[in-house]
Amino acid sequence: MTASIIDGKSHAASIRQNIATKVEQRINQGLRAPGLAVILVGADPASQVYVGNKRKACEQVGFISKSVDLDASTTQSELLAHIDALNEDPSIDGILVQLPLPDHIDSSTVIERIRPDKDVDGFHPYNVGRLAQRIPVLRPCTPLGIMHLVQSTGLKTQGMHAVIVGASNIVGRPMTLELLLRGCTTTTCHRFTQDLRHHVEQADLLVVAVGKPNFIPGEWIKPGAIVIDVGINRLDTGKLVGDVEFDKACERAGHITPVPGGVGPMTIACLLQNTLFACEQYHS
Ligand SMILES: NC(=O)C1=CN([C@@H]2O[C@H](COP(=O)(O)OP(=O)(O)OC[C@H]3O[C@@H](n4cnc5c(N)ncnc54)[C@H](OP(=O)(O)O)[C@@H]3O)[C@@H](O)[C@H]2O)C=CC1
Ligand SMILES: Nc1nc(=O)c2c([nH]1)NC[C@@H]1CN(c3ccc(C(=O)N[C@@H](CCC(=O)O)C(=O)O)cc3)C=[N+]21
Ligand SMILES: [Mg+2]
Repeated sequence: MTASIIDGKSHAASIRQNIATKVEQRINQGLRAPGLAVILVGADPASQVYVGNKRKACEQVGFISKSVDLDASTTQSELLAHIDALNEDPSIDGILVQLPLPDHIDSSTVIERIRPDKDVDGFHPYNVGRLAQRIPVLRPCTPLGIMHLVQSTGLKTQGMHAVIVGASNIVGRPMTLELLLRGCTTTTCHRFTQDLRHHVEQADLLVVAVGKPNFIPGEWIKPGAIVIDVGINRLDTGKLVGDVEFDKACERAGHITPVPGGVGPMTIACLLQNTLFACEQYHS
């Protein structure tokens, strides 16, 4: 068997096209364009690439993109003051603070300061709580993008055993909630999990978000499984790879996402989707 490749790049392009059309309709009706503010603290090269991609995507769909680039030495209270101003700014529908933040800043405090109706990352405890109680509003972008990709396989998720490797606030934990919401039986693995292989081998649907190249050997994949590789790892050669041993996994999986061109572009498309949602549902 050879897996069919889930083309995240083309799914993301069609979501973006849809959003661009809706923005155009708003403008024709005399409404304002949605606005997204992206805050970057410091100059981490990987963060600069992601933030650049987000800003570019915004402009492509006709959003107003506001960039707030702060020095690495910015204090927590200075950062909070920027968030307060954006919370009050009527031209801004979404606020994203790129993570990770420098060590002297507490990211929970910062995330909680963003008004929940502008939290387009879906990281605020209000939005996470809504998702946990099966009444989601703004949903974390990476898990949301993955749900679109899973749906694109046409397979029924109800009753599937979904195994999520990684339990971070930004990917693994909300991913488990999304899959539970869709009728999967879920197992979440993390650094204290014993016998990871045993769990992975049971997965009808496997999501891996750890951040280590070749962390999941291809031979662990259950034949026919859906494999979603969230990891982004840049090798010394400059090559970008995921967390799953891709070539071997392809021989067993039914469907698999590539890196690059899988989950990453969907994360950005869903950020735009959330910003349009916040604009239409909360700020119009
Ligand atoms: N494509 C995209 O859109 C996105 C990609 N990413 C990428 O995904 C990867 C993960 O990101 P993120 O969730 O932010 O990372 P974190 O470092 O925040 O989380 C990693 C998770 O992996 C778990 N883990 C670490 N070692 C092991 C182990 N030996 N066995 C099992 N679990 C382990 C950790 O467990 P514990 O909780 O116990 O510490 C933690 O839950 C990164 O490569 C990141 O770049 C991230 C966001 C979006
Ligand atoms: N507040 C916050 N929100 C986030 O959503 C967030 C964050 N902080 N911090 C970092 C992670 C990581 N992340 C990615 C988004 C897109 C790609 C992406 O576009 N990837 C391309 C390749 C990009 C490249 O070439 O490096 C792809 O997979 O095809 C990757 C990673 C969002 N994150
Ligand atoms: Mg991370």
